[in-house]
Amino acid sequence: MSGRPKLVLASGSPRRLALLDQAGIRPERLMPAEIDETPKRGELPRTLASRLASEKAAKARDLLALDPAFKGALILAADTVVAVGRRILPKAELADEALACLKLLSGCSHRVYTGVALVTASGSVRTRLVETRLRFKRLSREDTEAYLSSGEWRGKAGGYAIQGLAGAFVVKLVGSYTGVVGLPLYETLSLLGGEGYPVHADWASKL
Ligand SMILES: Cc1cn([C@H]2C[C@H](O)[C@@H](COP(=O)(O)OP(=O)(O)OP(=O)(O)O)O2)c(=O)[nH]c1=O
Repeated sequence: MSGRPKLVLASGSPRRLALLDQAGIRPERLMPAEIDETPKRGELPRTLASRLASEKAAKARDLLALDPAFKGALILAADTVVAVGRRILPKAELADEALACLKLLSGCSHRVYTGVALVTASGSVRTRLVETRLRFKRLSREDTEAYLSSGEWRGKAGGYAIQGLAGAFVVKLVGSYTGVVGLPLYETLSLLGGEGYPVHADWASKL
């Protein structure tokens, strides 16, 4: 039996799974954790991202508590929040919401916060918070209309996905690209490595 702890990804986001795969890490189980993501009154964007990541991880821990096969497993969760100043942008589900986000982002700077939470083998939760500053070009009417018709904004924090067409809107990025997509790899691997997960184990098989 190998000493590698089992890894559970508490996420339904295909982007987070793909980012982990990019780093050569394959969780044994996916366990999306549905939680109420409504910000508290006056809650800062960075606080929200950390809190929601922790709540997702803790929810998955509670759901897995009765499964002996996952006793002592590491459970990873994340949450991404896009903000202009203190204003938290929604996860766009409707075209109107995406349009309102794009108007706020056009020609301006904004921040993307991704909280990462890891339930350790002892059941405690460790977190990291990654902040990235970005600036978008001024968006023309054609940019906005074409982007809205692409549908790529659906379900994305701030109404855009940097890994797709909206990558062409980014004039400047300071921070973590993978954090903007949804899972900052440097910080995630450092959390996992700190808990004894062998973060380089499968790299040879990526060649
Ligand atoms: C800003 C930005 C966000 N996003 C995505 C990442 C997240 O999936 C989503 C933010 O919503 P989240 O609530 O962080 O995640 P989720 O509900 O999609 O998945 P889960 O809670 O199950 O892990 O926005 C991108 O894919 N690209 C981007 O450039």
